[in-house]
Amino acid sequence: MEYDSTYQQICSMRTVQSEKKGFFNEFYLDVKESCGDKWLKNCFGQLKSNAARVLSIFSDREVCDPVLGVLEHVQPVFKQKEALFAAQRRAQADKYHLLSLSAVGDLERKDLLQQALMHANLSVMRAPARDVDASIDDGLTLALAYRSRAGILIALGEGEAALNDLKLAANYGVESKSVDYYCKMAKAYAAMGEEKRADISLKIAEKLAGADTGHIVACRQELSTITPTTLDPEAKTPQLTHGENTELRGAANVVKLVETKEKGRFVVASDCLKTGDVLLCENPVAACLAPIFFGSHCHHCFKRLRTPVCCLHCSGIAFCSAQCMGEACDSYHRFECEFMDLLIGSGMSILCFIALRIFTQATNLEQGLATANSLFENLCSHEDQRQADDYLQRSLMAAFLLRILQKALYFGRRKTEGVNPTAVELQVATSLLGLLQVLQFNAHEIYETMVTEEHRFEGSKVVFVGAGLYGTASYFNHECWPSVAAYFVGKRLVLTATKPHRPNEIVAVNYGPLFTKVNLKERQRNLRGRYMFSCTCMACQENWPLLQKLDKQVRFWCTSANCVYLLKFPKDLSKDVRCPRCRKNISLKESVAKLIKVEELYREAAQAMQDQKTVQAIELFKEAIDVFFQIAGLPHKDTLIAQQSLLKCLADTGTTFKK
Ligand SMILES: C[S@@+](CC[C@H](N)C(=O)[O-])C[C@H]1O[C@@H](n2cnc3c(N)ncnc32)[C@H](O)[C@@H]1O
Repeated sequence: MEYDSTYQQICSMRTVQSEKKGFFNEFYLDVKESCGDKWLKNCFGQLKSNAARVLSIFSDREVCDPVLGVLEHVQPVFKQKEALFAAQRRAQADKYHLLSLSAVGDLERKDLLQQALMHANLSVMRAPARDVDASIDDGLTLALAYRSRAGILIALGEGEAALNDLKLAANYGVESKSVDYYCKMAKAYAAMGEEKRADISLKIAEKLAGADTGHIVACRQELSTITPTTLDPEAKTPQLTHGENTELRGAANVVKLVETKEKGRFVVASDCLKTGDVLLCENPVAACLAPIFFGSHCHHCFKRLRTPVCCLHCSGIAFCSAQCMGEACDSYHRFECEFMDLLIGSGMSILCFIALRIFTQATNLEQGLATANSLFENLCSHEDQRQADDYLQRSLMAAFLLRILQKALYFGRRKTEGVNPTAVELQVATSLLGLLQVLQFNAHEIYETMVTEEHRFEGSKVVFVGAGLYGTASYFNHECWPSVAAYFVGKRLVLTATKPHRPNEIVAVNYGPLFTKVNLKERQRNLRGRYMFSCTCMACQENWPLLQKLDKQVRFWCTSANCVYLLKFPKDLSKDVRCPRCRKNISLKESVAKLIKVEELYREAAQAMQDQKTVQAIELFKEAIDVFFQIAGLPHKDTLIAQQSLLKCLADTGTTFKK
């Protein structure tokens, strides 16, 4: 396999930054120009450790001036709150809400309420914390925004979301011992189907109202018209087959880790596996949402947002609940908050966000260092194959991320405002550099499935919303046709077998290029460039054709005991065929009969998908694929399609979103 170093360099660069967007690229090119090729190759390129590289860019006279000069200017850049804007949006929201009361027909009412909700969401996002701007709404803009939105949500029948907003409104200063508040509570509970609680809330409202019963009568009338709405059930993670592995966290007890010189460490079956066995359910060590989804997904759990809850300080990100907000803001977000737009504006890749997150989410500096160093020691980083250029770019990114941490007071109040790192800061930059290497080869893209209102499968689309680093999943090697389906429940990665495995057979994921879509040459170039290895999987060894070029041919296993050989479909089924390996005459009649049954099951499974019966389709695919692999081997067009369909069905049990 020829080695294309330029392509490898381009691939590698993209894992750090965008070439087109952001200021980081210019910073890197400026530093590179000022240090010159000679220094880069003969000095920096000769350094043998990350610590030496980091030290070099902060202290070698060839580079340190432009580095320090730029980093000195790092300042907070983030989306600020704006009370006036928030109050105006709330007024708009209230206007649409009011209009909805006199709407003609349900459609118009819903439309007006949706518009009201949109304005209320903006109001929530931009409202400052209590008393930050006392000149507007007496400093209660945020509380009023939540209260307004609660009213709209009640009208939309979204009781739980309304109740959450009411609680937030009270937390942020709205008078909660009022008739209006308890009437709203009663309606929210009623929409949730919680009659008893609705009743109690109404009674409290009655007590507070005293003789003034007008509000209560109206509320009672409204309550009688509310029909509880049921929410779609949330996706659940499946059970691991035979429980959790004691040595590989998050993996099932039916796999193990092995190592060879050519392929490094990789996961194999430790037992016989069946199609559909759940082999891994793992939470990420760290995961980050891609910036383009900051407005549509929860920053913490990646759930799609309907009623965002905001950070009290910035307007750049949103959460699905007060709980997610609390967890994030007590942890990583307190350091990232004021630098979000700067990070985005730098053009750095999502992998750099993850590297930073490993530190910002740690309970303390020592824990951050310990996690980062253990990841660098335990995961593949291809340290020996990197070029000086690549190291320079990553070292500069590490320095930039360190500067963010300095400015975000990650190290507490520093003695000086200067960039020059202290000893412990140098250790952090060194570990960041290690993470930037490890993440390149080990991070997973996180996706959700977008389904249409009409059908769960037709027109469904995979949407990549972020990326994460998974400790155990990082040990799975690639094959150009994977033996597992990878899907997500929130940020949790699930790997399920899409074929049966024999003991010691590799359990392979796919890093991007599938043989069904990308030809051998392109795949090899891609894998060499992006992951620095040459693939020797069966699809590559036998140069399997692309799916569209694959005919209906099938190869059957020789049926004699202990013979492992794939035979072509017999020309004449009534006659025995001679196996070239074991030299025995065998009959393939039974195999052909089983294949006919398999094809029938594939058709039934496809019909179940058509009928949107996901669980039934999964069971049928599992049964059929298991039988297929007993009698025959890949590539077989219908089985490849069945495996792909099984992946779609499994992903449908994970995180989905209705457009
Ligand atoms: C996510 S890691 C997988 C675990 C890795 N083998 C290890 O020892 O840490 C990705 C790296 O594994 C190696 N790798 C993955 N699949 C491979 C394969 N089919 N053959 C050889 N090496 C492979 C490549 O070096 C790749 O960059």
